[in-house]
Amino acid sequence: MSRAASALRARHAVRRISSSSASSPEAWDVPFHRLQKQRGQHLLTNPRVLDDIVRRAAIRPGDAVLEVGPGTGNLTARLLASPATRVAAVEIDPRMASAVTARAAALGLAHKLTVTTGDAMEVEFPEFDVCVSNIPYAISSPLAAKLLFGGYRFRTATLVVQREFARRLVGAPGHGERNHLATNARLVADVTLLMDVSKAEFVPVPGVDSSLVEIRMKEDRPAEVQPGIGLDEWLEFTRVCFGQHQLQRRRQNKKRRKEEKTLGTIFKREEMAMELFRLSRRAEEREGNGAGTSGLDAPHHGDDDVGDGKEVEDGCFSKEEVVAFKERIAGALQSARLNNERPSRLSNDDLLRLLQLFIKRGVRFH
Ligand SMILES: C[S@@+](CC[C@H](N)C(=O)[O-])C[C@H]1O[C@@H](n2cnc3c(N)ncnc32)[C@H](O)[C@@H]1O
Repeated sequence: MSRAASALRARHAVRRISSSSASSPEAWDVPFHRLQKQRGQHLLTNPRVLDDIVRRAAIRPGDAVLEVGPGTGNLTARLLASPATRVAAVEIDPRMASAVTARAAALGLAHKLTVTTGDAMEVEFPEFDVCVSNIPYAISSPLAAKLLFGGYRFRTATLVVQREFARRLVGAPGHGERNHLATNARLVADVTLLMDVSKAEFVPVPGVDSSLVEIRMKEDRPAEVQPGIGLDEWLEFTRVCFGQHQLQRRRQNKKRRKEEKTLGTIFKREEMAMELFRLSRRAEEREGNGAGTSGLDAPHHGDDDVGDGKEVEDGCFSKEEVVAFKERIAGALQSARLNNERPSRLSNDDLLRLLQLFIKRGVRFH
């Protein structure tokens, strides 16, 4: 469809929605605002698809629902009409936040809705039982990671995502074991593809097709991913390897996207070494190991400088301790021969092997 035809269709669709009755769930009795593509503002307008999403979310009486990116409230209106007790929505665009608030009021359901205006990646979510959202695709990976590994206790997340992302998340054949988000997701949840949603169901029509996925959290998480490697340690380690890269991807314009950093570069950063030093010392204290296990000495109350002259934070690590710790990090990378490798090009086995070498040298992530 040409750009002009798509814009025309969007205008017609908006007029159609705006003129429907305020009391029906399809109503959109709020002023129309220009939709912003950079914020992923592609509204789902097919009532049959919207109803299907809410039906598949299997909301129970008393549930608290989280919706990320309510937009003008096409999905929110149905969530409010469901057996849920309350709906908490997080919306980055204040115009949309006002629109969905006005719509809930027009439906007489404002008492069930709380809208937080802010970035879903920065806002702390309230407690919820189910998350039901047509998410902005630009934050698919970090949002999925936040839901899966952010410490929230919920039953399911039923999400409309880009089809390609859905396939990767469920670990469809062809994406291999290098799909770490899917591999890690499987440790804490069961992820199912529920249905495909054509791009024709959105206004304005996006460039990609979508799918509905269900993330069902496991009640029992395994304590270890393999003997000697705790689940939390592994998740923190992979967050360090991939987190930075994902943030970069989110912030950068597609054309100017920087290349992913090598493991050597990621672990050479001063702040990274200091953070790992603190974590390692804490792990040692927690596990009651003496200096013998990791070789980390007791805190030193000195005023030495580290490396390039920066003061040692908290004044409790000596220059020698930090230098020795950095050598451990470098040693693990060297033994694994992974210094020049980029995390996303490595298999899970390679990353597990590296983590084992780190742990053996007393470099801890949790
Ligand atoms: C794909 S639209 C979905 C709108 C609506 N739920 C629907 O289905 O018609 C995504 C919505 O997420 C909002 N959004 C984009 N980035 C966001 C972020 N980082 N945090 C919260 N909301 C965001 C957009 O403003 C937009 O309203």
